Amino acid sequence: MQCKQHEEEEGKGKRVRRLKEREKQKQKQKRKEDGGMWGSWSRVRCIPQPSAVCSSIRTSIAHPIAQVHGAPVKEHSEFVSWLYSRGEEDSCHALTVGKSDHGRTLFATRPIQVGERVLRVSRNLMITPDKLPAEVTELLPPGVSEWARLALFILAEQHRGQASKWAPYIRCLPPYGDLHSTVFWKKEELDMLRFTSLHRETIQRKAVIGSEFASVLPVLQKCPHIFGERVLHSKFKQAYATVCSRAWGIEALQTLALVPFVDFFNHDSNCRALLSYDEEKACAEVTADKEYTSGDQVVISYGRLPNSILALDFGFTLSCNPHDQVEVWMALSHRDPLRKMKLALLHAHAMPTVLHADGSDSGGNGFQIREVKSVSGRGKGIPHALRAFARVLCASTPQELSEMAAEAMKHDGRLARQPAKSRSKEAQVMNLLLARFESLINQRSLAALQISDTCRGMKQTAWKPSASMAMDVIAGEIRVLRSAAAWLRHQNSSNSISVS
Ligand SMILES: C[S@@+](CC[C@H](N)C(=O)[O-])C[C@H]1O[C@@H](n2cnc3c(N)ncnc32)[C@H](O)[C@@H]1O
Repeated sequence: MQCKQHEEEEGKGKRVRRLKEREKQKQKQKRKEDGGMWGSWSRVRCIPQPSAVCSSIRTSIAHPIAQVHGAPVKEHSEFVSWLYSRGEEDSCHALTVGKSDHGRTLFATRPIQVGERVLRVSRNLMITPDKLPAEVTELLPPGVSEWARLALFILAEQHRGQASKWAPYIRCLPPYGDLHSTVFWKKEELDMLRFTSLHRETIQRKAVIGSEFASVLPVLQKCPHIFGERVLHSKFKQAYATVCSRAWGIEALQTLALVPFVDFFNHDSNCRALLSYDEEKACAEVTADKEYTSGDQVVISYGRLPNSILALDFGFTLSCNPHDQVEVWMALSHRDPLRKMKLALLHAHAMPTVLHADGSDSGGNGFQIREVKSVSGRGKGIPHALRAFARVLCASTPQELSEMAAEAMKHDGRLARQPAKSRSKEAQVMNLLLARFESLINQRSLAALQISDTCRGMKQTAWKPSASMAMDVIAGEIRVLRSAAAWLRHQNSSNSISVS
């Protein structure tokens, strides 16, 4: 059955989800969780279905610019002059743009207190899809996403060059080759991730970019005066990936936006800095979550994002990311004589299964698990839905299934809220999950070994970005799976269930 599960895991890219509505709600909830600290803002993942110009331009700024970390003062002062010219005198008095190991970043020019507002950017300066030239918007077919519209905005302003009202911002966007999102990886690089959900999501994202390009191509061709003579797919993809790595979802305005200056903040997974949108003042604000001394790098959090999302959306990973997660695929066997009944039971209790592209039911689904922080059983363990699915998989008689349905009706309608009454059945469920986790750990350990082998003799700092990112993703998944396996073993030993 595991072999079947593996085959099905590999083919999932071709499938579509059942119960789309429920998925949408789950994504909404997840966004809330991922970006919960952002107040009325949230960092929106690219999930495909997924001015006031001052009369005088000030050339000097109101505070001295500290020369921290070899910060490129010229670039900073140009940028701040531009902000002034756009009426943003009040935007920033404590930060300067500098260079770090991770590209441009912001440094404190003076001590900053907890709760202090460090940045304010007005609605006028934000780039939203409605700022695309009307001529372009009118030509676009329905269904072109906000991501694509912002990508078109970038392309149009790049073509305008110095004449663009956004030129200093557009110049700071990453040049070709500087983005390491997995969508730019070669096939052999992506193969390093073949067992992971990131592999599938990358292929899906590339397909989405391809089809969005096909939708906007006639418009690009009709408007050479706006975009230039020939916009290639590679150029559109670069703009699209740039949007994925920088755009924010503004719930209050129900739109996606690029926010100049906020773009310079690098991400720290331990940071809880607040970015909020003040509807009354119509501006976005960043508030410091801790004290900084002069010269410190000031960071924010892009959300509680696992390495798989960081790699796909932003093109980087963290070596020990506390928000890592792994998708565990579980599926009913085609040889299971109770398959039909089990599917009916799952669907009747809001447990969707994934459909193949041809409409047939895979009988399975992926379950996201996060690192279990406390193996001793306190706090969250593995997701309830995964345990419930395993219970259904292990049922061996129609009567057992009817009992599960009856028990669900007695509680909140969800399956298997309580452990199985029979100890041997509960042990069977736990053993199935443990075996699944262990096989995934082995698979990933082998993949990690292959990566280290390819980079043998090199210091890890000299590895290609794709190799070190793939290693971070896989190591994170192994860590999560090991924590879940340890938690299961602990649960079982405290319930005196024998586990193999
Ligand atoms: C919103 S931009 C931040 C500013 C960016 N460093 C720049 O040079 O413009 C996001 C990009 O910064 C880089 N980045 C941000 N935080 C990082 C981190 N903790 N580690 C590595 N790269 C990071 C990634 O390249 C990411 O795509």
